[in-house]
Amino acid sequence: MALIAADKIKTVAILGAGVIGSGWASRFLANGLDVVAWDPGKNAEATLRANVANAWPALTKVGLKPGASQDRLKFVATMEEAVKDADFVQESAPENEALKVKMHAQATAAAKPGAIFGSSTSGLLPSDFYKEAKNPERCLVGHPFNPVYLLPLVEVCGSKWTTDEAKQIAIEFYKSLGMRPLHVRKEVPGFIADRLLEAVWREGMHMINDDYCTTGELDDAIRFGFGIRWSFFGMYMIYHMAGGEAGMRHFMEQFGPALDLPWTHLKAPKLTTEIIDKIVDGTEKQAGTHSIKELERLRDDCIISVIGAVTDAKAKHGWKFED
Ligand SMILES: NC(=O)C1=CN([C@@H]2O[C@H](COP(=O)(O)OP(=O)(O)OC[C@H]3O[C@@H](n4cnc5c(N)ncnc54)[C@H](O)[C@@H]3O)[C@@H](O)[C@H]2O)C=CC1
Ligand SMILES: C[N+](C)(C)CC(=O)CC(=O)[O-]
Repeated sequence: MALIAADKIKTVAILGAGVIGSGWASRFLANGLDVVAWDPGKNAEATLRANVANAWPALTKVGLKPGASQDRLKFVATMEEAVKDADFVQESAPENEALKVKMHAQATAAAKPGAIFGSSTSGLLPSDFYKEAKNPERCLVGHPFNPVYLLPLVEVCGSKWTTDEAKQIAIEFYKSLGMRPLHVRKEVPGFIADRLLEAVWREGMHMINDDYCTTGELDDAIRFGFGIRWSFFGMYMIYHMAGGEAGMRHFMEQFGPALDLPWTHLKAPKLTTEIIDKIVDGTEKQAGTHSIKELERLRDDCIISVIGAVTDAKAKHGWKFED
């Protein structure tokens, strides 16, 4: 069966239009594609359209592609209708394996034979939730990062059935949308980025639970320190420099043994009501009176500024943003 090539993808189906589905819809529309969305939730169409409208100023600032329009978003009543004419399908349904197994069995059976399926799952394994899919060789994970319409990273991970051709087409397609696909070569729960993020998230939870700090203090630790330097070099390059002229070799000699202390707890704390309340109260205090939509617009401006500033600074040294 011939797969639909990346440059032939003109219509994309969105299955599940919450935070992530809306983000994908915004990115696809901004790239001049037609989007057909389906979501069984109450007020799903209105929520989706409001989310896309809130993302549009940021996308306009970044630069809309020819043909980009919010009017190219169509909302339909069934999953079958959404996928039937789609050249590519992006699923962003709730993170529930049984639900994804069932919907992919149904959606792949109704889709165009050559259409590729990407799932936004944060960490479920494609060999598990595509097990009842028709033609699982064209199904894979395309795990994005919030906000999907601005952050370039998308982790692409195939199942045991996915062909190299399907992965290559998905990678090319995501690249054509201005994204930076990271090929996850082996199936691993949480893929690469979420496994890392979970470690930070889990350790923060221990520190809040043990009353070492508040959510605001933890966020200060991130945003005034390593959050800034991670945005342009990541962790390993930064630690290479922290080893002085001898680089990572000296860094490992000096700080490697500390891994045995260890500082971290490794296991997540039990999610008690007390810990949930501390985290929720802490973040509500940080957000103050600002609505989520207001915070999203501020976050979007900050991301655009960071990407622009890093791009300019790297260009002065002959580097590209992605170097
Ligand atoms: N929120 C995040 O930060 C990220 C989430 N993801 C992944 O994206 C996927 C969606 O997550 P969110 O958008 O955050 O969730 P969400 O809760 O914001 O949206 C889920 C949407 O799915 C709809 N839905 C409910 N039952 C459904 C069904 N049977 N079929 C299709 N849609 C259905 C709901 O009405 C809702 O609009 C999950 O797999 C999640 O792991 C990936 C990256 C980041
Ligand atoms: C918390 N999360 C696992 C849903 C996060 C992601 O999957 C990616 C992100 O945007 O941080």
